[in-house]
Formats: sequence, structure tokens, C-alpha cells
Amino acid sequence: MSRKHSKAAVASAAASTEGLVVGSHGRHCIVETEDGSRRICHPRGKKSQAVVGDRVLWQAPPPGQGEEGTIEKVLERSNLLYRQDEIRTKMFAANLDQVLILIAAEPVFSESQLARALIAAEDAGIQPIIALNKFDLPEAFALAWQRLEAYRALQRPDGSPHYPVIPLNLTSDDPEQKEALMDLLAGKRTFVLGPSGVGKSTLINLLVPGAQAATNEISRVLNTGKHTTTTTTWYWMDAARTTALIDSPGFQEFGLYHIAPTDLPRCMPDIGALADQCKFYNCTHLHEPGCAVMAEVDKEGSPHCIDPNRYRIYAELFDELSQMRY
Ligand SMILES: Nc1nc2c(ncn2[C@@H]2O[C@H](COP(=O)(O)OP(=O)(O)OP(=O)(O)O)[C@@H](O)[C@H]2O)c(=O)[nH]1
Ligand SMILES: [Zn+2]
Repeated sequence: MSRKHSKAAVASAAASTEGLVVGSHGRHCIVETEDGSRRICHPRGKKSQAVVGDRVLWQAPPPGQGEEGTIEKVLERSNLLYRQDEIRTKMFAANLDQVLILIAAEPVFSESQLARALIAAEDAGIQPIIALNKFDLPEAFALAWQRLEAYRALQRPDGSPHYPVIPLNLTSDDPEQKEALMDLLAGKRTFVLGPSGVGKSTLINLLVPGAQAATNEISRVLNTGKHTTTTTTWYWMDAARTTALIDSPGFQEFGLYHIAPTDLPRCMPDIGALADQCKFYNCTHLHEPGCAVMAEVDKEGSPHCIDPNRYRIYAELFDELSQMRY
């Protein structure tokens, strides 16, 4: 082989291929190629640290050097869902269409955690859907549904619901419920977020044929002899690979350190709808005279009435995010 030819051969062997990150564990990832096959890849450097949902350019190893590839480049993301506290940033997933926030009649959900998840999704520009599971527990469900009233009432300027809020009973095999869920998810990449015990595994098993097998496969591939902790997992719901559910481990605290306190109204639509009518353009809506937001808190009968719990969450977050900054 001429020198020129061998150079070309090396270049083509080392050519990068596009792939989708479908699993991650620590710093390594599982990349799915166009033909659906999967392999472990390691980031080349700090800049190529990928998360589930990322499109990446990856390279196979040179012949004789095993199966594991390298991620050369993370392609530009359309969005990234993450949380951040004083110490670290935790990236959930990238390039999402929707976040399904799953809560349940039991265990009782934290409204503050729900509000935080909604704020993070708004900030990332990802459509949130709230699903309240376990409607077969009538008393607890009625209470929880009531607690969601402020969320159910939120509307976009055209009168459509700002957050779809859907009741579920995931232990039932009602075909209509399944069909409605399929319709909601069809053709989209949906990240499932929710505390422990709400029914995330039940949801995945209901909608993803062979989910357990897929999970086992990912653990098998990732488990290189070490103990494998929970990971974020991508599931295709259809053979054509157009609809995806992404499941992640639960979390304790949802830090929003990446959001400036003055950005909160933009991410809380009920507050944001009034924020530009305050007397002062830089009103914090906490104490200023002529504040249009404060005037509407718990104002019965007003179409712009702000739920007092929502306002309390706003004020607490404003305080928390301001303190973290100084
Ligand atoms: N009554 C009732 N129980 C449900 C429903 N959906 C799920 N469960 C039960 O709730 C419990 C928790 O469900 P999982 O699917 O394991 O919840 P998870 O969110 O995956 O929880 P973790 O594994 O802890 O993250 C299980 O015992 C389920 O059988 C429902 O609609 N009604
Ligand atoms: Zn104000």
C-alpha cells in the first residue's frame, strides 16, 4: 500500500460517527448508533462529557483494542434539563421535548419540589406535564387534586392550559388510559421526573415492552465488575424509534442555583403575568408599594388571583437564590 493510501485508511478507520447517548453511568456512556447497536464510550476530555439524549460524534477503538469507543464531540444541544446546588451541577438529560412530572396521591407530594421542577423545565424551554397517579385511592387523590388547583387553573394567553394536569391509575389495565398516554407521548422525547414511590417503574413497564430486559441489558453492558448504581435510561417505545421515555433515579433536593432570583417570574407564569404591571420596573414583588403581584395574592374572585402557596414558594425561592449568590 502506498503511503498516501495507508494514511487515508487510517483516517477513515478513525472517522467519527454520529450516535445517541442512551445511558450514562459516572463518566462513561452507552451510545446507540444509527443501526440501533449500542456500545460503551468514554469521553475524550472534559468537554466531551455527554448526558443521556445527547447526539455525539464517537469513534471506534483501533483494531485489537477492545470494543469501547470514545466520544469526540457533543453536538449542540437544543436544551438541557439540570439542577444545581452550591456544590454541584447535576445534568438530567438533553434534547428533550417534554418533562412528565409524576406525582401521586401517596406518598404526599411536596409542592415546593413540584414548583422547582416546573421552574427548571420552563427555564430550559421544555414543556412540562403534571401527572397525578393513584386515583384508585379516592380520599388521598381528592386532596392531592385539590392541592393542584392553582396549577390546573394556569392558562396561556389563548386560554389553553399552561400545564396539562392528568389523573392516572397506573396499576389499572384500562386500555383507554394507555391510549391517551401513548397519544401524549407519541413522536416525543419525554423525561420522567418524580420522587420515589409514585409509580415511575410502573409507568415504564406499562408503556415500554421489554423495559425490564432493556434495563438489564444496560446494567450488563455498564457493569464492568463493579457495583452499578442507578442510572438514567433511555427507552424506545416503538420499533421505529420515534418515541422515547427517559427514566432517572429519584433525587432529594432540587437546587435551582443556576436561576437568578429576578428570573423567577419568567419561570413562574402566574407571577410573570403580572410582573410588568408593577410601579417599579425592578420590583422584586416582596415589599414594594404599587406591586401588581402582591395585590393579587389570595384576591378572591379576581381572574389573576395568585394562590398564596405559590406566592410563598416564590418568596422563599427568591430569598434562597439571593442568599446563594452573595
Ligand atoms: N394504589 C396504586 N398503587 C400504585 C399505582 N401505581 C403504582 N402503584 C404502586 O406504588 C408503588 C411504587 O411504584 P413504583 O412504580 O415502584 O414507583 P417508583 O416511582 O418507580 O418508585 P422508586 O422505585 O422508589 O423510584 C408500587 O407498590 C406500585 O404497585 C396506582 O395507580 N395505584
Ligand atoms: Zn411587583
